[in-house]
Amino acid sequence: MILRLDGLGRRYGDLAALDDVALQLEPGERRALIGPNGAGKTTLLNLVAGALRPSAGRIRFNDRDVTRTSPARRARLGIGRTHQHPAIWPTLSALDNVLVAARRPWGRLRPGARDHLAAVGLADQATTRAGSLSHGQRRQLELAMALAGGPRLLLLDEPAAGLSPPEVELLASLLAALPGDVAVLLVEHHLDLVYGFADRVTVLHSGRHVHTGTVAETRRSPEVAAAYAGVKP
Ligand SMILES: Nc1ncnc2c1ncn2[C@@H]1O[C@H](COP(=O)(O)OP(=O)(O)OP(=O)(O)O)[C@@H](O)[C@H]1O
Repeated sequence: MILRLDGLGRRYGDLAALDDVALQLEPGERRALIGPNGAGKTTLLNLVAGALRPSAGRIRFNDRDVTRTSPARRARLGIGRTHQHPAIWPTLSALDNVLVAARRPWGRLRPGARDHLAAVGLADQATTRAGSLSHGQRRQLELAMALAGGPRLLLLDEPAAGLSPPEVELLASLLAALPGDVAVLLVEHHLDLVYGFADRVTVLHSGRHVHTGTVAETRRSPEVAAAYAGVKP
C-alpha cells in the first residue's frame, strides 16, 4: 500500500472540514476524489502533502508514518503535487522551473528535465518564460515539475479548472500517459475526465467519506447522487 489514511480529521473551529476519513491507495492506482464544493477534497490533499496538520488521525506513506513530517521531506520521500493555482516561478524559463523543482538539498539535479517537459507536451516551450505561458500550459508545466521530483504518489488538485474543452482533452491524454508506477489521487469536478481516468472513485460530502467504488459503481451510487443533489446521504 502506498498511502493509508486512518481516522483523518481537520477542524476549523466548530467546522469539521474533514471528519474521520479512511482511505487506502495501492501503488500505481488511479483514484479520483470527488464531491460537491466544500466537501473537504483540497483539505485532504493538503493533509497528505503536509501543508496542513490534521486535528485527528494518521497518514502512512509507503509504510512510514508521515503524519508529522514536513512538506519538504514528504516531497523528498515521493509525494508530488499540483495546486488549484499553478505554483510556478514566472520569471524563469519553463526548463529552469523544472530544474529548480528537481533540485535536491545537496545540490544534485535529476536528469531528464527536458524529458519531463516533453512528457507534458511542452518540449517546444523550454526557453519560454513561464509567466508568458497560457493558463493551460502553466498547468502542464506544474505537472512536469511534480514529475521531476520522482514521485511515487501524485496529488492533483483540480487540473481541469479553467481549461477549454480542447485543453481538457489534452490533459486527459497527459494523465493517461503518466508513469504506471506512480499512484495518482485526482481531485476534480470535471466528471467526464474523472470517469475516463480513475480505477476507483472516492466521494466526500461535508467532510465525510460517503462512497468508494469503481467508476461503474460510482455512476449508479444513490449516495453519490444524493451528495451532488445537496442532500445529506
Ligand atoms: N482556512 C480555512 N478556514 C476555515 N474554513 C476553511 C478553511 N479552509 C477550508 N475551510 C472550510 O473547510 C471546508 C472544506 O474545504 P475544502 O476546500 O477542503 O473543500 P473542497 O471539497 O476542496 O471544495 P471545492 O471543490 O470548492 O474546492 C469548507 O467548508 C471550507 O469553507
